[in-house]
This record gives sequence, structure tokens and C-alpha cells, in this order.
Amino acid sequence: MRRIYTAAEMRRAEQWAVNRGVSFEELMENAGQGVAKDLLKRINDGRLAKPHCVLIICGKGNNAGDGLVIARVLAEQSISVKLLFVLGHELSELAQLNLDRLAPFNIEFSDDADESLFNDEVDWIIDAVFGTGYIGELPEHVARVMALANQAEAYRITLDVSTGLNCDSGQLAEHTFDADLCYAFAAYKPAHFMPNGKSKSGEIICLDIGV
Ligand SMILES: NC(=O)C1=CN([C@@H]2O[C@H](COP(=O)(O)OP(=O)(O)OC[C@H]3O[C@@H](n4cnc5c(N)ncnc54)[C@H](OP(=O)(O)O)[C@@H]3O)[C@@H](O)[C@H]2O)[C@@H](O)CC1
Ligand SMILES: [K+]
Repeated sequence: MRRIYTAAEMRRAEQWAVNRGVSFEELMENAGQGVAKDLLKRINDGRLAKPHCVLIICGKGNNAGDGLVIARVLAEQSISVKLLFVLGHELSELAQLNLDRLAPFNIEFSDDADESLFNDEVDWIIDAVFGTGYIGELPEHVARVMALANQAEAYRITLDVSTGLNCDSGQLAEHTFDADLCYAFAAYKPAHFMPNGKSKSGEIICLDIGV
């Protein structure tokens, strides 16, 4: 059955899962591990080339937390990972926990969205800035980073929803992340089926994360 949840319905479903005994931490781990597993499968069966370098653009909420789980799994596979933080370093508790777990790995961190970060070395860009928690307008400096990501010669992957796209209304900001591949967590979001949202999501895969 195809589930389509708004941001509010998603939060309720996550809370029910937690009430049944799954932790938020496990849900995040399942989300990140699920994405990494699918990406590694695509490398193994030849649908994607193994990347030399993956740039993960992180916000400060749990969407960033998912990205940081993926960073760990890719680093464990000896894939070079760079992290760019665009909303500062005051992260959600779970994002911080997963950032701390990257300490044993040699991962470059930056909060300077310099054009040189988006060079030819980067084969994949993962958008972990905003998911279902995005409200209001896309901050100008984030829009600038998304524009650089969209111009880069890289394969673009987004987590849950493309940054700049409102998952409930389908409203698009200028320079919304233009994904080739989108991983929706637990359920599709309404915008995935709206023309605006479809145009910025690429192939959409819905992953079961235990919700
Ligand atoms: N919950 C769970 O168990 C699981 C959740 N999962 C993942 O979490 C995602 C939802 O996470 P989330 O709720 O933390 O929101 P997210 O999209 O990361 O961003 C919110 C942050 O951005 C900020 N912000 C918002 N709008 C803004 C704006 N216009 N301009 C500037 N800032 C703005 C806002 O900050 P605030 O304004 O509140 O200070 C807040 O800090 C979901 O899509 C899925 O990927 C999975 O791991 C599975 C388990
Ligand atoms: K995202």
C-alpha cells in the first residue's frame, strides 16, 4: 500500500512508533542505513559508478542527522566524504549524536560554501538541509548553496524532500535542490506527487524505516 503523509501526519506516525518501543535514534539509523544500503547496491549492480568524493550538505535538524548516518556508512566503505554545514553548528540532539560518531573517520568539515567545494572531484551531492521540518522561506544563503549544487557536475540525491520544496503544499523556492534521486522516509509526502515537487525529486524511493 502506498502511504502519503503530510509533515504533521509523519510526526504523529513517528510518535506512535516510539510509543510502541522504537527509539527516534533507531528510526534515524534505519533511515540513513537504508539510503546507504540502496546506494551501495546501485554501485554493485552498475547503476551508479563508485564516487570518488561525496559532498553532504547539512542543515541543523534531523534531516541532517540522516545525512550524518550516511556519512558514517560511506566512510566505513572507504568512500571520501565532505560535510558542509549551512545552518550553523547548533544541531538537533540526534544530529549531534551522529556527528560525534564520525570522530574516528577522516572527514572534512566546512561551513564556508565556497564554489571550490563543488568541483569536479565531487561525484555525488546529498541534500540533508531540510526535510519535513521546513517552513517559511528558503534563506538566501541556503538558496545560493542550492544554486551551486544544481550547477555542479554531480549526481544529486535528496533525503525525504528537496531543500526549497514544501512537502505539504508543493510550494517551490527559487533554486530548490534539483534531485536525480529522492529517498522518502516511511511514507511519500504530498509534494512528491505534485508537478512542482515531482520536477525536483527525480526517481523517488520510499524506504521502510520501522514507523
Ligand atoms: N523525527 C524522527 O524520528 C525522524 C526524522 N527523520 C528525518 O528528520 C526530518 C525532519 O527533521 P526535523 O523535524 O528536525 O526538521 P528538518 O527538516 O531537519 O529541519 C528543521 C530545522 O530547520 C530549521 N528551519 C525550518 N525552516 C527553516 C527556514 N525556512 N529557514 C531556516 N531554518 C529553518 C528549524 O529550525 P528552527 O527554525 O526551528 O530553529 C529546524 O532546526 C525528516 O524529514 C527526516 O529526514 C528521520 O531521521 C527518521 C526519524
Ligand atoms: K533534504
